[in-house]
Amino acid sequence: MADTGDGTWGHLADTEHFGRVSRDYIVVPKADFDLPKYRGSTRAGHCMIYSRSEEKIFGIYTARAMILMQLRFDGYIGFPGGLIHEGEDILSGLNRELFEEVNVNVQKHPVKEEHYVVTHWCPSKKLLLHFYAVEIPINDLKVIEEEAVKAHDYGTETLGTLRIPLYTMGDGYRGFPAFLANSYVGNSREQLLYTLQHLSIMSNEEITKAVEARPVMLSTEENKGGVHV
Ligand SMILES: O=c1[nH]cnc2c1ncn2[C@H]1C[C@H](O)[C@@H](COP(=O)(O)OP(=O)(O)O)O1
Repeated sequence: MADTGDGTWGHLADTEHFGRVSRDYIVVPKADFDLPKYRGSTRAGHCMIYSRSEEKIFGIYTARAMILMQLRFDGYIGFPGGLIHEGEDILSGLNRELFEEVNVNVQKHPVKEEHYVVTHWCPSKKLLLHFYAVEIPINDLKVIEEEAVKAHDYGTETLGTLRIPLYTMGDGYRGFPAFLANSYVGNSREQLLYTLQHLSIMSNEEITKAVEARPVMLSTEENKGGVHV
């Protein structure tokens, strides 16, 4: 990617500004997609691939679910997916992106309309962000993790899949609250929180507590080393 000197990067110049963090996301009901104000907007589709799991991490913390996100080329965390091409329907575009970015076997695990979760509208970017969640068996999720490094976009657009720690550790911050402190592309952090509640993986109270948690400052003595669990 060549630096064009104008604050953008080569062939990404046309869409690079879409990745910037914005706070103005509005939920759009499905019935409104055809309203004139949304016609002609840029569309994107992203997807949460997950498995429910009662697995104990370190024999202590219940996993709840294994949810895949990815580290992107820009250092942000997001879900697999991307911009829908002109003339492409949302599901075709999203399944294409899942294959390109994470090498998902979309014949076996296609995203379908029944997996739809929510759509947000970003007025400043004239961008409609459609979000889906697909539950798959845990062994299939592990296969996706292994196969993702062979994806077409691995090493350029995507730098690896990651699992979300959904538990909170003894200090009330490490685990999920610390994960939420990362930098997220677009409204992917909001999509994650919305979907956790939507799928009853976490309650509203649990999510609020995690969002409001702050790191605990260790005393100098505690800071000297050792493993803190
Ligand atoms: O996970 C996401 N959730 C919401 N919005 C996202 C997410 N990832 C990217 N975005 C935003 C950023 C851009 O505005 C568009 C499309 O971005 P991207 O996925 O990078 O698109 P391409 O793969 O380049 O087609 O959505």
